[in-house]
Amino acid sequence: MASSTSTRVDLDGNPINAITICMIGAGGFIGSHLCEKLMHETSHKVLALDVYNDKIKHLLEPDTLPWHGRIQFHRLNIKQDSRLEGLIKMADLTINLAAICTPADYNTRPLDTIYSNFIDALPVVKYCSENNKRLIHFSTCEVYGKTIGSFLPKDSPLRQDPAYYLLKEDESPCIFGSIEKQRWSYACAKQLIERLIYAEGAENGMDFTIVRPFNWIGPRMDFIPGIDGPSEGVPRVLACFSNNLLRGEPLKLVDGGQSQRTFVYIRDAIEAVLLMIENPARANRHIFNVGNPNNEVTVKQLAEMMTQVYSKVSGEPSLESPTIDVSSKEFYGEGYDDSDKRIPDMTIINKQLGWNPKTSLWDLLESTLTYQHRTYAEAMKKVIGKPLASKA
Ligand SMILES: NC(=O)c1ccc[n+]([C@@H]2O[C@H](COP(=O)([O-])OP(=O)(O)OC[C@H]3O[C@@H](n4cnc5c(N)ncnc54)[C@H](O)[C@@H]3O)[C@@H](O)[C@H]2O)c1
Ligand SMILES: O=c1ccn([C@@H]2O[C@H](COP(=O)(O)OP(=O)(O)O[C@H]3OC[C@](O)(CO)[C@H]3O)[C@@H](O)[C@H]2O)c(=O)[nH]1
Repeated sequence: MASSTSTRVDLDGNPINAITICMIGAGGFIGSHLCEKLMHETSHKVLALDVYNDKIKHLLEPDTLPWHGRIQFHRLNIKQDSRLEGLIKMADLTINLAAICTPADYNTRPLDTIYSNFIDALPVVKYCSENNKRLIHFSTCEVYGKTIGSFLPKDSPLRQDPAYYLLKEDESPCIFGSIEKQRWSYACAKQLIERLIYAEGAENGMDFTIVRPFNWIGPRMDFIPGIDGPSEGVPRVLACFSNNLLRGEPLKLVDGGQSQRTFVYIRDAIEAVLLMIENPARANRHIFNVGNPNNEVTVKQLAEMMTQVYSKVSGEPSLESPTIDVSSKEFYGEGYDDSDKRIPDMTIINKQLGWNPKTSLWDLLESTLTYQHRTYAEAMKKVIGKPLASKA
């Protein structure tokens, strides 16, 4: 239930006034959690824009929900819809989440990826700037590309020095591969839209905040192929590994699973976004890393941990050989490349918003895989036609 605005204050002790938010891409993974948070804990209104609404249906129906009237769904594609400017004008703040953001698309559909992450975001920036509206734009940790340390010899002691791997918003360079490595089409498009937004701030005074998420994971992320998404689709790693676990098949490690990632629980990350929404004076003109530097693992370690956690929450024994190696060419096709390591520096978000993530990797996997099992195990049983062992 929403608390009254008079009882909620910002980080400087000022009362928070209810605003209207135009949220583009509200029907996706992050959007659905952000809408939930805004409906449950604030009095803000949301104009939710997306081509799909399956992940926010529970917030839209029935009419008796306590937040009825505070969330309005508009089914539209921002590529071609004349309603976009009007909706941005109606709101105090626009949050743009819309994007193609699954790595399997970057090298196989580079044109769609570049259009989605750069061209389609242009009118949103333009309408915000022309109408003096604040914009929170979702970029990505991928704009950092590879670490400086990845170019050092494998046995160089400098690889252990944070100066060679820690990713800082205001210092680190953006290091991408060659043009034929089309993996970087996404990162490059995101980088250019960041630069454009930054320039709108510098030259035209637009109020903006740029968010760089570092592998946010949790319930409702992507889809399970053959259940609620295409059988041949390749979602992000959480859903790929969940799919393998639900099917009782080995988890596929791309190029041995040696790349490193830091994973943050979606609920922790959404707290950071709410702080940005409600503390504009502290968040405007900033770029924020949002991740959990304490949750670093190699992809191989992630697979091993997910196997253990899934066995615990499902009651099913793990396979004797729970993982299998696969080449990136076989898994993603020509033009794939990878970020080696992603540890966010937290100085800026700490200083401006006092935000820190709380949830350990084990705990976030336990709650997420409990959700995956509860949501998909029965449907999967029907698809593969084999009974699953029930929890002892
Ligand atoms: N989840 C993460 O860890 C992560 C990491 C880095 C960056 N990001 C960025 O955060 C944003 C949201 O990511 P997500 O994980 O929620 O992805 P998602 O794919 O679940 O959500 C994106 C939503 O945007 C919608 N959309 C795409 N194109 C659209 C269009 N033309 N018109 C209307 N709606 C459109 C999609 O239907 C989808 O619901 C993206 O910009 C992504 O690049 C996310
Ligand atoms: O079955 C699989 C699937 C993936 N991998 C490897 O896991 C690593 C992480 O993959 P994924 O989560 O799909 O994506 P990335 O972290 O590489 O990129 C995302 O980061 C942020 C974002 O911008 C949006 O979410 C997106 O670009 C990677 O090394 C895969 O190769 C695997 O081994 N097996």
